[in-house]
Amino acid sequence: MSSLSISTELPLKKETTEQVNKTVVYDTKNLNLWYGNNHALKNINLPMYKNEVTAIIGPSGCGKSTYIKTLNRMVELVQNVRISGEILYREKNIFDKEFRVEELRTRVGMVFQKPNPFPKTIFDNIAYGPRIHGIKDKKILKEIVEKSLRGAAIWEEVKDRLHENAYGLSGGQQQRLCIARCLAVEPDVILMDEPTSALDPKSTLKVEELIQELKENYSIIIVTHNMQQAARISDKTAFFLNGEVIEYDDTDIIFSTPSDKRTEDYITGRFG
Ligand SMILES: Nc1ncnc2c1ncn2[C@@H]1O[C@H](COP(=O)(O)OP(=O)(O)OP(=O)(O)O)[C@@H](O)[C@H]1O
Repeated sequence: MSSLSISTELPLKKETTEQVNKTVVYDTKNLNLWYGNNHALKNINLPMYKNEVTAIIGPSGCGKSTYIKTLNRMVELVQNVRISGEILYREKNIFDKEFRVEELRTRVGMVFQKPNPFPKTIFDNIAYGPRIHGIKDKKILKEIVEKSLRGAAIWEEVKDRLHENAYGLSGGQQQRLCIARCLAVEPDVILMDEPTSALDPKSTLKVEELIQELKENYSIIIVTHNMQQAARISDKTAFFLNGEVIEYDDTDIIFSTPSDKRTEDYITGRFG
């Protein structure tokens, strides 16, 4: 699988406290999005950095899912969507005519709220993406399956049942399987839309630990309703309200000394 060889050092528009010369993976500039007449995203400007976890928080309906689905252009599957502004992924505007959406789909993986394994064996769930990319060699596929399952911290639990249906796994195991399925195509970025909201506390903890490990090799953007989770696992946090980014900063600043009263009210549970 190819990896991009583009220079990724961008000058930063907005520097958070310690953010100097970090690699920008995604840079969103003046992004607006409408569903029909509903102005769902308003002038969003946000950088996202390599090997960091960026959390998107905010009350229901503020545009978190819309934003994350815009990053991989999935939102365009919805009818009557109109977008203005730019999202640069590795310095290329993903809305440019010449930009290849397939590149995004291979470089940017997504994990959804509800685990969504295919109705196939555990092995075939993981081998699915590599096979689509033309990998046929059984030995290589086996290696990818093991590496991906290990990467998602689920290998020990499933290594003796690789040829059983993935639906037989628990919810928490299915979610880690879905993360492994992402890893199998060697993504650059992993988008996660409320990945633990359907999981019990023990599975949630496992997925959170996994996210911490994965950021060594990937850049992760996570939408979460759970503020403790954002505080525990993210490096940067963006607080959305009514389609706007109210505040974006290092996570410890957002949760200790936010500069906007609305952020403070939200994180202290006054609304949302
Ligand atoms: N497919 C759609 N068609 C039309 N409007 C939509 C669609 N999806 C979302 N919206 C609207 O866009 C706005 C933002 O919704 P979005 O789902 O992005 O919010 P959210 O912050 O992710 O909410 P939640 O936390 O409840 O999932 C809302 O007003 C919502 O009604």
